[in-house]
Amino acid sequence: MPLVQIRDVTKVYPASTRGGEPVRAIDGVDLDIEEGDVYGIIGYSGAGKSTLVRLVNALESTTSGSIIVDGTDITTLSERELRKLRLGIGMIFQQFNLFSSRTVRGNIAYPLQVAGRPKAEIRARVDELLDFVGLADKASNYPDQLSGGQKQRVGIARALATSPRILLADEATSALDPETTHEVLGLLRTVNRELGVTIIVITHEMDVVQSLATKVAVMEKGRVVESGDVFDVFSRPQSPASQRFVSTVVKGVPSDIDLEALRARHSGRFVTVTFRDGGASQSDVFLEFGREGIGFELVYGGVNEIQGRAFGNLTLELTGADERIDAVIDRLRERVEIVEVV
Ligand SMILES: Nc1ncnc2c1ncn2[C@@H]1O[C@H](COP(=O)(O)OP(=O)(O)OP(=O)(O)O)[C@@H](O)[C@H]1O
Repeated sequence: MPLVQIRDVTKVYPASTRGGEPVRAIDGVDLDIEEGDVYGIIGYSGAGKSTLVRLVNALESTTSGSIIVDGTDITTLSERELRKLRLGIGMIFQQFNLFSSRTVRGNIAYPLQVAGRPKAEIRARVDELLDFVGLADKASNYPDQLSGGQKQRVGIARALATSPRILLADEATSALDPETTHEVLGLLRTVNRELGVTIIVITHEMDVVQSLATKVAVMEKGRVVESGDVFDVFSRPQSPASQRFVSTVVKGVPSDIDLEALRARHSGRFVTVTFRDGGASQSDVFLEFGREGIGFELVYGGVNEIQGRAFGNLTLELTGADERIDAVIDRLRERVEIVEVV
């Protein structure tokens, strides 16, 4: 059974002005998150990503539908039961949300103090977490004495204090520079792989999904327009929104502007061939063109590595007799994805 099951969930906020329209922030969302997943939720600003995670840890209540966490429908729980549920769900934020008046140690200890754990246990657990996030030497520092990356490490340690099974990361790297982002994503990967924590990552950056997530859901206007394994969505995006996100990180498919520039230099027909591991190889395809006496030149493209698997989009200029080109394209279609670019 999935660890988190989101079933036909809707969240409507009342109109903010009198006579205004209510806001359908989440509109009939279904999503299954399995234990051990790193699930990326991507969408533009206002798509409903933050609302969706706030529903998962019951910081907001649903308007309709159910959210089943570890077998329990959390939309039916009392406030007391919800407090217990939240101990099993950690959360980290874009702006870190640390207590500025507490030291690093004090910040990490906070959820354990709220849970009423004994002092000695808290001390031992905080020491363990400080080591885990590599901040043992900063235990007595205050947040404003730390870099952004260090603050987020404290955020992660605090979120893990109660040993949650789920970690929600809301734009956790959006305020960090690329190098620090890389480090924090590495730490989150360790959290997932070594501690077995299921992570839900909200982001508007596709490279965060690419480097961290195993599954992805693309949100637009409160709906999930596409979801699945990261490799599948990246190598074969179906919805226009997914195609836009994927094109920000995936090399290979020329934009309209690229095509215009290519046409100025090449007079042949263009096809884009998508290669995936397991399908026809590049040499299979090139041999086929060669056999038919069709000239081919690689004019645009690249090979991408996602989750240790490769796929490539190569755009070729083909020259030769039209009927021969048509026949080869038809034949190749059975073995590889090939689209004529017009
Ligand atoms: N408390 C609220 N009251 C009224 N409307 C809200 C509230 N919270 C969010 N909304 C609206 O719900 C929609 C979804 O917002 P949400 O913050 O979930 O989107 P998001 O995808 O996380 O965007 P961002 O990346 O900008 O945070 C938006 O139209 C937003 O204005």
